[in-house]
Amino acid sequence: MLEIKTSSITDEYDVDWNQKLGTGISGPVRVATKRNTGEKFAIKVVVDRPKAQQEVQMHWNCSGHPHVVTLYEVFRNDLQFPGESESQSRLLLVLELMDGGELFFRISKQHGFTERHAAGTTMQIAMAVQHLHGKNIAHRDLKPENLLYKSSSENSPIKLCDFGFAKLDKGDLMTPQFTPYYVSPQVLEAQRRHRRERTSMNTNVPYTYDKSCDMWSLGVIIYILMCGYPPFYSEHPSSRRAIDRSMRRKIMNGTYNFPEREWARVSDRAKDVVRRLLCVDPHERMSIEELVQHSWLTEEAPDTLLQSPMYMANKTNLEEVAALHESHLRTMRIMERPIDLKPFESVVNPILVRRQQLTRQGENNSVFCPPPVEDPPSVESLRDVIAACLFPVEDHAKSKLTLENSVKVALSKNADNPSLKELVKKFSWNGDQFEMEVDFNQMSQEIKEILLIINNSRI
Ligand SMILES: Nc1ncnc2c1ncn2[C@@H]1O[C@H](COP(=O)(O)OP(=O)(O)OP(=O)(O)O)[C@@H](O)[C@H]1O
Repeated sequence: MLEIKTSSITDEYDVDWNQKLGTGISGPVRVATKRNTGEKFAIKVVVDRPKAQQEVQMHWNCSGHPHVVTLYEVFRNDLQFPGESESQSRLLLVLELMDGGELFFRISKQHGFTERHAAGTTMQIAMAVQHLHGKNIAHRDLKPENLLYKSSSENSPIKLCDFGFAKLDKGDLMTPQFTPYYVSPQVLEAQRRHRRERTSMNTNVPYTYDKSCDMWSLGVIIYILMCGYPPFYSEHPSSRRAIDRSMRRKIMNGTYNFPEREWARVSDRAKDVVRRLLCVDPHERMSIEELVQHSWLTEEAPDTLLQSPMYMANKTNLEEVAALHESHLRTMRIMERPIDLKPFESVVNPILVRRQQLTRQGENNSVFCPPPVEDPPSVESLRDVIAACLFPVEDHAKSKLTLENSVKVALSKNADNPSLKELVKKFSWNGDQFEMEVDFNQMSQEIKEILLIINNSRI
């Protein structure tokens, strides 16, 4: 059973508050050294809220598998970061340090990446998913940024992290939660019904989606592993929406193809896996048990060289595809950190550069309290708005009220930032409440954009 320690983490660990391994919605992930062993760990700090408690519990339940990042222990400490008027209870997750980088970044640097390598990588990810699904847990945010290599060594295992959206699957996962490009038709359908219910205020019609969504995401990841670009893309890249109508239609209809140039030499077994995962009807979609028993994974896959690393690493070769949805991807890059989907510019992508910059920032400084670079309340308050958007409760009026309250706080903490004011006004904010229906997903995406701009200006 998970026991959250209430002693100070600094009794046992030296936390380097300046070195950041990566930054997500919940803030930066840091490096810490255990005092009595000298061993290094990753520390994820999250504000102590029900959502964070759920993340910790889900991660704890799944930890201990060779392809899931280990959660060693959790501290609950009151921390006051610079710019905060008072301390706040936070959960500090002591995680296995993953030093080898994210999935597609690593592949972009790999020479001689073959279908056999892709199958091996897929098997590792599939085993992690099998472990979760076996516990009746859906991850709900399967994406390359959440697949990390243990080290830079050739045989390093890949492991799944970030249980921020994981949920016990009771066959009725109510929150429409997704990262665009990895989203399944069920999630879109859930979202559509959800909107309709909100509009009609008819809450009797339930909407559901389940572990099959993880399988869909896996299908998208495998497709990109094989060729370097995503199966679904927008015909109208100028759209500001994360998923515009044309992309939505393609996902709903399962419209994608295997362009000859990259897929001609790919085995039928690999294509069969993709087809059976990107299957619109979840009843027909492969389960994780079926995937791990598929001959593409159980028998040796062909040693055919894949072009995906080249596409991931070389901008020129991606232009043909990227041109189709360039501006859409630009928006996506800002909003969802899709390092997987964009042309990697001369090997390195801007998000990774950003992360490296954050990591390099103040490398020589190692103090515990107060950490010199921490998110100010303005940023925390924006994260609260995103959380209110991403985790609506069933009672629509309550969700709206929660969102409005968090918007009020965010506006007061970001009084010097005109873009937030403009943004909420666009969503019909009248100074006190939203006069019209708010597209929660759209709002969360746009707030993330503001967050990123703030973060960039803090480098
Ligand atoms: N154990 C780890 N070792 C090394 N780096 C890590 C580790 N955990 C997370 N990271 C880095 O930090 C980033 C953010 O972590 P994580 O995804 O857990 O945070 P989050 O706030 O939940 O993010 P998201 O915005 O994706 O929901 C990861 O993409 C990864 O680059």
